[in-house]
Amino acid sequence: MAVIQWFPGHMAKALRQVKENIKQVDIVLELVDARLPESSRNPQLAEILQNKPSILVLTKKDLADPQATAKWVNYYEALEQPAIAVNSTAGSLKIIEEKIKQVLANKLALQAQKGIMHKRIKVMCIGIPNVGKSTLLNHLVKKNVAQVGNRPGVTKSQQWLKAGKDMLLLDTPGILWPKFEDPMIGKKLALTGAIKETLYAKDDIALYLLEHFCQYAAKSLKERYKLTDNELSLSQVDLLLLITQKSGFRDDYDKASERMILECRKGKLGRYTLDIVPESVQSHNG
Ligand SMILES: Nc1nc2c(ncn2[C@@H]2O[C@H](COP(=O)(O)OP(=O)(O)OP(=O)(O)O)[C@@H](O)[C@H]2O)c(=O)[nH]1
Repeated sequence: MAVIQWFPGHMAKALRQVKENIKQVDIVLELVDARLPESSRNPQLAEILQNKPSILVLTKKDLADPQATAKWVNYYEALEQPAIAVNSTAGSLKIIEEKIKQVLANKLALQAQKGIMHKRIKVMCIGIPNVGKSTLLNHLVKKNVAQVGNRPGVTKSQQWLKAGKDMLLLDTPGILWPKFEDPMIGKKLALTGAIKETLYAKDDIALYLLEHFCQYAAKSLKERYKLTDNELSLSQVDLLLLITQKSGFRDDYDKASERMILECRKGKLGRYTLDIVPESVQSHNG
């Protein structure tokens, strides 16, 4: 099966910019996709962040399995990594402002003691392409300033934005890393929309989708594509061909794959989480 691989030059440049700006900011919002919190976390960033205060923001929580999201937030908090889950397209994001102030409480108290009262908190927002950086920033700024698009790579350069009277926000282009140690990571990122579609074979990703849903959410698959229990037990390749026919695409399984991937991204197959919280920590947290 194909392994997804690339490292466009603009991502190397964006990573350099993050390294340069990190000293200027008080805190980093590291955005990950709630459906795959670990697989959408760029391992290069951990090295760059080091001791900088940061909050892991699990975006698109409305598309993820709510129980799994609660477990992931507990998991990170247990590791002393502040974490919060949001839906940036609806509701208030005040919880993010509150979380920022909570994480920086000591620093802000110290500034107040020194009589520094109205210094804006500088916040840098980082994450992989299409994770929802611009949507979240627009919401925090309450104006449509950062460009939003439902395809990876819409944000091309960095910009500072004022959010209320307390914060300055820095948007950055989405950054992926040069090599996925585990090929499953590439598939998860492709399925959820972080990778340009010219870089992967749609049928590969549709087969991964079928594998995941047959194992963890067979009911949703059954309902969406009107499958019988017997059909569900077919091999994934046969199942893909069957869904292709049932969807009226005859033998064009590429078209059927594309549609299944899009439906899955939009939540038509229900809410799902592709990354599983490590068992030991789940039991540790109850
Ligand atoms: N359902 C849902 N969709 C979201 C959420 N946040 C962002 N989106 C959608 O995800 C897509 C990508 O959002 P952007 O804000 O453009 O993502 P980005 O990280 O700035 O993307 P790049 O510019 O590629 O780095 C858009 O279609 C958004 O509407 C969320 O919390 N829930």
